[in-house]
Amino acid sequence: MAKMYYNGDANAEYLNGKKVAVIGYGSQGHAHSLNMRDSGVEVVIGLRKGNSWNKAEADGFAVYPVSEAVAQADVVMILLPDEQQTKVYKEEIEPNLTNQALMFAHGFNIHFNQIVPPEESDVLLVAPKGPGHLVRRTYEEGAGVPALFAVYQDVTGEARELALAYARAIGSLRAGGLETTFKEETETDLFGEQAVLCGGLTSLVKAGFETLTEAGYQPELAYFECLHELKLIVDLMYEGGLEGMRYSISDTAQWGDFVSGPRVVDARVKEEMKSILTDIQQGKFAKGWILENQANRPVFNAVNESEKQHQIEIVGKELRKMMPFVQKNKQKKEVAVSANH
Ligand SMILES: NC(=O)C1=CN([C@@H]2O[C@H](COP(=O)(O)OP(=O)(O)OC[C@H]3O[C@@H](n4cnc5c(N)ncnc54)[C@H](OP(=O)(O)O)[C@@H]3O)[C@@H](O)[C@H]2O)C=CC1
Ligand SMILES: CC[C@](O)(C(C)=O)C(=O)O
Ligand SMILES: [Mg+2]
Ligand SMILES: [Mg+2]
Repeated sequence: MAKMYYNGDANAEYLNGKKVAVIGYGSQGHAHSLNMRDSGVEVVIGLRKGNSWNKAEADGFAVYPVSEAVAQADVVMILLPDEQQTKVYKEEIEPNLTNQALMFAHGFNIHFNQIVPPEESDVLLVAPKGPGHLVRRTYEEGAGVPALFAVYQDVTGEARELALAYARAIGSLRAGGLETTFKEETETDLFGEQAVLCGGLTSLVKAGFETLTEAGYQPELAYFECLHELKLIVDLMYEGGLEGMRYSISDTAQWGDFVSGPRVVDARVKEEMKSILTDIQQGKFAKGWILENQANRPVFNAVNESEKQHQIEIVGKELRKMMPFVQKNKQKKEVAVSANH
């Protein structure tokens, strides 16, 4: 088994007396900033004026334009959207770099050569294996989201220790840290989100929902069966793996799992997964995403709009209104955001 790193393997002193500039205050940015502050680290935020700026200020942070945040920091964590990083880096970060450590939560821009860091900077990565809002929520609950860490450039000889101290400060070493490379993190993260966690899953859920509704079953029932219950099943997998989940389901369901699961995700699906991985490894996916952004996202925006109109979304919105316990965390976030406007 690979070596896993936990709190005891990290030395928090590598962040002592250092100022961390977190650039961006979105999903990952707010979570890293709040968790680090609660762990005793000095954090400033770099942003442009707008919603995130207001939110970070309301959360009690000192907020600066990106260039000013970078200039005063010892460590710069770039938590901007991947597709925006190159431009902001060239215009506002690079001109203000002296010898700050440069950090990422995803290796995309370094691995695909969109950002070429200066030779004087340590360059490292701490990539939580979970959405930012859960990085914050689990930290507050005394737990954490596991993280990958990697060193791309080690000028000071302390980059690896800094990565571990950072991963500890955001709560990830409560769950486990795993050492990797920028290449491995980038390729596996892209593959996971496309084939399984996001792309594979949303397509599976929609196909199940459509199969039932097209056969004349009630959409509300199809929503409960194919989307709502998914969390309950996945929670069991999160707690106890496949076996833990199968312990709780009926033997009828488990038999159906064994005989029908491989009919849904068959050899052709796995071939397609391999092809997706090849596109990622060869840079084809990255090139397409960069071009899509250069063209102002025509496909992204069109698909995004049509997805919002899918019947599963319409019916789900209504059903969730009647389940305040499901909305709990979302409401908290919305209240917090609207309070800042
Ligand atoms: N989402 C996740 O859970 C995960 C993300 N990552 C990685 O973390 C990084 C950040 O992603 P994510 O948290 O999703 O990003 P978000 O889209 O949630 O947040 C981006 C933040 O950057 C700010 N921003 C955008 N453009 C600019 C700009 N030009 N100048 C200054 N600030 C700007 C936004 O502020 P504004 O309100 O002004 O737009 C916002 O605060 C990415 O590298 C991603 O791959 C890694 C693991 C999981
Ligand atoms: C699964 C999507 C993710 O990779 C993540 C939350 O880890 C992302 O890029 O948002
Ligand atoms: Mg990920
Ligand atoms: Mg990702």
